[in-house]
Amino acid sequence: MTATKGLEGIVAATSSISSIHDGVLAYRGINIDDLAERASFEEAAYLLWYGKLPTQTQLAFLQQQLSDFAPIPEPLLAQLKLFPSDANTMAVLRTAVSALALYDENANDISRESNQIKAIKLQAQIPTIIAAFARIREGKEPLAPLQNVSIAHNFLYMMTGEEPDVVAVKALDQALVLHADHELNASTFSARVTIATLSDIYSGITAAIGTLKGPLHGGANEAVMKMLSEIGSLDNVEPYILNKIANREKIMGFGHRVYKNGDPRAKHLQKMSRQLGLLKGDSTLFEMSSRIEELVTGQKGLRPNVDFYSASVYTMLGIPSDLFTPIFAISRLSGWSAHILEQLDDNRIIRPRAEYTGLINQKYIPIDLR
Ligand SMILES: CC(=O)SCCNC(=O)CCNC(=O)[C@H](O)C(C)(C)COP(=O)(O)OP(=O)(O)OC[C@H]1O[C@@H](n2cnc3c(N)ncnc32)[C@H](O)[C@@H]1OP(=O)(O)O
Ligand SMILES: O=C([O-])CC(=O)C(=O)O
Repeated sequence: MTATKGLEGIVAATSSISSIHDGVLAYRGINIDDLAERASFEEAAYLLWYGKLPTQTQLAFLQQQLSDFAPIPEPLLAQLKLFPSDANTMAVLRTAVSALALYDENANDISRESNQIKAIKLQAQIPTIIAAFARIREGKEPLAPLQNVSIAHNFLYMMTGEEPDVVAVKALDQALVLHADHELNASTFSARVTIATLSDIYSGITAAIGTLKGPLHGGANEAVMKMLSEIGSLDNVEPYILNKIANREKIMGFGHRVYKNGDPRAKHLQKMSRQLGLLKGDSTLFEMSSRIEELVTGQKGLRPNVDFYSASVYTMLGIPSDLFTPIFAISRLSGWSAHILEQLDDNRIIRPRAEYTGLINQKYIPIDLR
């Protein structure tokens, strides 16, 4: 038995949700470029869950369900107020999603019907949790979700208390479409491993949130913003990046296990970053990001991934950097839950083997002789 480090190249599941072939990403067979330009996040989520695009009536029904489910239980809201105001936002989300199970009398029902409803509930409640904590930590009262607006609109409203402008809603909505699913990435794998033991959807999503948090995965978007802040100015990009390259340090937002010729989602976020800079009349973050890309691609051959330009996009939308990864979770909840449903449709426990590299034939030494 020989292990493959990081399971590179190992095909560990069959799936009909999203595919990556020759650098092309598709949800249920529809190219991400098409979806990014034309679909709303709610349509993309429907597509991932049900396998086809919704009709007007189906979309309106989903929108109504999302509105109905968006408020979170009062005891959970009370708990959010008890959390330290400087708590890590992904830890808050992980804890809050786990706690949601306590207020759902059907939490342990893993039938398809029950999980499908819970997926929609979680899709509606996660933005409310994040926005509520973002306000509570600033000493503000959380806001009740609006009825019949998109998730992107509602999230921006619940975070700021103001009606968001249409450009901001469109940009966030498109970012949510782009992040919704990505084949067997680490957090989705986590969700599938957890549900495959016949645990429950809350456990699967909690595990996935914990996995997304890491800076080698979803946490990279926040790390990119930290890097941009450290660099501080366009003039400082070159010395900063060249120094990182010389020291063989990781540059966050670059590289990918599956894409070696570029992440197809990055160009959409790059375009959005350019457009938002022009609209705001301040393209500093976009220009710094472009210069970083030029250097890292030129010197290391590494291309930006989905997390790179999302950092400047979210910052230009006025979103604090520690909400970037929670926003990724809002979007990826749709993919995680679709994978949980798919895993349970044809389940087998996921239990690979390890290549043992430790000592063998050791004798037990009694404690007084050690
Ligand atoms: C949504 C997402 O999860 S997208 C990914 C977000 N994560 C990041 O942006 C963090 C930075 N990137 C990375 O750490 C990696 O590229 C990962 C985690 C995304 C992929 O990891 P792997 O598939 O194991 O990397 P891979 O085997 O392709 O790396 C090849 C070489 O490139 C180097 N490399 C890869 N990414 C980077 C980077 N961002 N900066 C510097 N060097 C890098 C590796 O160190 C390795 O060098 P070595 O052969 O000298 O050891
Ligand atoms: O697929 C991966 O390894 C990481 C990624 O890009 C994602 O989860 O969107």
